[in-house]
Amino acid sequence: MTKPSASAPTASISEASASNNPKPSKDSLRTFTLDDYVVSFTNSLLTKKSVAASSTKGGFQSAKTMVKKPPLADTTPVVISSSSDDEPLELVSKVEALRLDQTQDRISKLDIDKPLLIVAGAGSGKTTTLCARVIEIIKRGVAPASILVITFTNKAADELKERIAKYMAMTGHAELKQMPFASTFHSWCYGLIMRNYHQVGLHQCPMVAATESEHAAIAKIALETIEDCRMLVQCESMLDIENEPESMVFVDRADLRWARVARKAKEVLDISMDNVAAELQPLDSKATMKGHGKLVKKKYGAQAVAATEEMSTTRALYHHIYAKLGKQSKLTNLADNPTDYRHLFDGKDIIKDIMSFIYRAKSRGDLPEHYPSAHGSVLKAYNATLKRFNLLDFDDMLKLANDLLDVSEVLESVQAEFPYLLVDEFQDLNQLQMNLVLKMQKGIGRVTAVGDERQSIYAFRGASCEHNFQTFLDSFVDAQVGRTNSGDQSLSQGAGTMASLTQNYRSHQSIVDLGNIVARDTIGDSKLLGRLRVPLLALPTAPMVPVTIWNSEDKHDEAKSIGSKIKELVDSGDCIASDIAVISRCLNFGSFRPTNLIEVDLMRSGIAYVVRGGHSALKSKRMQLFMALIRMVANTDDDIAAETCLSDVVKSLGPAGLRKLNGVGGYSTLPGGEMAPLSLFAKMERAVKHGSILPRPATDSLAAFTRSIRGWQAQLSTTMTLRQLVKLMFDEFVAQANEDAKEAPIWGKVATAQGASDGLWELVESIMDGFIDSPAALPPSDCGSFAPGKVANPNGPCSVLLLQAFSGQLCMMSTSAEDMGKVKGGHSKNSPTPPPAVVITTVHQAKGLEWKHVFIPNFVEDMFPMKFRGEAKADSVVLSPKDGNMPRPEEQHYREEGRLAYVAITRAKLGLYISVPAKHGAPWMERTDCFPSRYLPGIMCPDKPVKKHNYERDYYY
Ligand SMILES: Nc1ncnc2c1ncn2[C@@H]1O[C@H](COP(=O)(O)OP(=O)(O)OP(=O)(O)O)[C@@H](O)[C@H]1O
Repeated sequence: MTKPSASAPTASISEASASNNPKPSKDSLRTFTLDDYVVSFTNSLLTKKSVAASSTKGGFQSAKTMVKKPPLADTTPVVISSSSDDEPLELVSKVEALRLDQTQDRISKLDIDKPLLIVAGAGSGKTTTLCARVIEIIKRGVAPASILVITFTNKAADELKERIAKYMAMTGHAELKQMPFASTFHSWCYGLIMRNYHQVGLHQCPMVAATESEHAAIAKIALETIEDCRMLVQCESMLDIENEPESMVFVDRADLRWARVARKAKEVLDISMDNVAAELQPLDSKATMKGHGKLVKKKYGAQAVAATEEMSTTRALYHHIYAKLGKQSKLTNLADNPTDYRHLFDGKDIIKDIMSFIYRAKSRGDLPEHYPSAHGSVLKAYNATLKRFNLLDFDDMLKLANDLLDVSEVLESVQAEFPYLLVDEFQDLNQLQMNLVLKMQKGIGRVTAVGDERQSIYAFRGASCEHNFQTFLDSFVDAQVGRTNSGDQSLSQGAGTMASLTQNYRSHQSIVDLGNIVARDTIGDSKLLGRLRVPLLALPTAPMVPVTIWNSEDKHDEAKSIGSKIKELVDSGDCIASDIAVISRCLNFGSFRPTNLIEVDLMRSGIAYVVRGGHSALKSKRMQLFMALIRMVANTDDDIAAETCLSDVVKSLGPAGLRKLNGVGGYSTLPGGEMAPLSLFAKMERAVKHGSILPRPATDSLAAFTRSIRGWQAQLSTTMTLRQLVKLMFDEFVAQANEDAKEAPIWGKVATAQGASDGLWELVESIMDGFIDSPAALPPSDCGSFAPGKVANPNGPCSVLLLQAFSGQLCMMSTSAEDMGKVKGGHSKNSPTPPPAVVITTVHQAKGLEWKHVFIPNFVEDMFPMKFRGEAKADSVVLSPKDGNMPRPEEQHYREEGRLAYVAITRAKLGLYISVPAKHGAPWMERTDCFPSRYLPGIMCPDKPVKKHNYERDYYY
């Protein structure tokens, strides 16, 4: 992935070492020399030393004596320079040179028509080499539009495009009109589906169900289609009220719900309420009831009062159910008559459990028949429900694209369109993605894959890096396999060489060494990974700078130490705030936010910071609602979108209205001729037409809503363009919200005028710009078989398919959108541009990035690594036949945590500061002693709790 630090201009050690510039101005681009770093960093260390010397109990060596004057780099940077002598000066000064050492240069130039696997550690220039290879392919006369580069996130795709554009400009290709197509797997697959869905018997292009809440809604509907599950689902939703914090629920409401739960439980379990009540001590409900009885009557009417009368027994029953069931396995026991299905429900939340099973199974391309009957039928029902609403989830998208590639006509057109394929982050591919690569390149073998098994951190999504590397080597028998370090010994696979970059250009020796040590234990006994792995080397020119380990008393001390060190670094002028990152294992640990106190400290010191990795505005409720509206316009049979609109838009309907609406009967004919129950939208229209099914306000709300949808639909295939139509919808969405602020709430609270317009259109529009500029994301001009180049005109009249395609892109962007955060603190209120800010983020979000100084808080057992919590479930994990001899889940967990530690450590260029508090930060563990993380080998005794005294030590590995 691309790395430019999220910071202002800085240079990596290597860049600096390659420069002979005298000390330049601080603001200019890439102007620090290594000497600058050494001197300024040494100064900062010396400052620290004087502060820390009194409290340091050893190990803190004089940085000055340790810093060696760097010899000249022994790598020979090859600069792919402009072929044009009279390159405009402005361009040259803006564009960074593509620095390649001899190894990277040779690898990028290996036979472009043969498969190539590049295996390399962190900071060794994988992304750099990938870009160089793309340029090499273009230089050899291949049209850029014939090259597909697959990355894992939209952000990585954008950065890659930017880097390639710069490099192309540098090499005199600026006049090229086309760019290689850089995309995520999902975006590319959706484009393929849009153009070819009819090839696999679909009558209309499926749309994307992107959010977890939509998946959960689908799962719920799916489960209710399975007779045996229905009861359990109903019980789960009844019993789920336990999760509502009592203080948040009005007591009368709670009582009503209890009454309902108990009645339902009685119905389901056939437990005699009287028997149960007699068994148990009646609770104090009568007294409580008297207190709020009037309120209940006023609010809910006579029926509610009747319900509350049951309370003395129902409350007892409620408690009895919980006492009997226990919190963990309530539903297992609840099903008195056990069936297969109860095994699905041994967790706290049925739908969550079901979804984690479904995600896991689908990410591996497993079919229902791979599983025991209950699991298999749940998977089948889930897929059938998606199909019923013409929806795809993310794994379906990969699966359907795989199916399409089995159609020879489709495969031929894909291979003709993109004969060259490059895949970044190869270690993170799941089985379906791997299959896509194999199919796309079948019989061609012009594929370049770049990966690092040490950075494989998505096993939980079904990635298996060993399997990926092995499959690549097995499938592309003439893969270029070789090792270019230490005398070019070849791994002698096939005809060529597999490239392994071993030179780390990012970090200094101690960081690289610590990374190597941590990575050592993450391979397990994999022979292949052992063979592929070569320890990373720091540049010999890198300064000898220690890794700093803090031993603080508790979270308060930790925050103070980190805050004051950051302040010291910024004040020293050695770096600006955006050169610094705090990388936490997670940003939310239950209700505990591990970086909270650090934020407070930074705020107090007036240092700006930004938290990245939360939910982006694209994932907000407002956006989800707007996306659901677009989907409704494209397909009114999409009940999942309709439900989102109903719950959020048509507020005045209420639960009773919703029940009535659902009760509207009838059938409709699907495009394929099949009969299906009326869609929710059709029911809404019927209710409006009938007029008396629902109360007046609800009918009016629905009328306004259905009118809007039909009105927007009427604009399809007129003269209106996609941009105009989406803008029209957005404006009316906002206007309606404005209206609702005064009138009856039709659009609901989420779409308040201020909220709906708060920068959301800019986001939508920027996605629209990207979509319109990507021919590979556009649908065909007609629905016939796709021929490259014959895409719909995104600026012409907007068709349903174009709207669907855009909606798909919007879903994908919103799902992988990462919150870039808002800069806080730093006294920036009056400044038009936010000041440089310290980045606070998670390891997953930090992947692919680099900073001059990195702080890792909470580096203790149970926080980093996270505790393995699967013991209870380990035995009940459903294995598919593909699991074979997988290591135990616990072993896999700690290996993945080790790789996460490796990623965090290797983001640092110069300063790495690891904090090891003596007491846990989470409120429920505050009294618990911490044990040092197992990823601090040789530094702290792993068996002894961290000592309480507050000191720091510097380590040279
Ligand atoms: N030959 C080189 N000379 C100087 N600097 C280089 C060279 N190759 C790469 N770099 C620099 O090293 C840093 C890491 O490069 P890059 O991002 O390509 O590595 P990577 O292997 O993709 O990293 P990671 O996997 O850790 O994200 C960048 O700052 C890049 O500019």
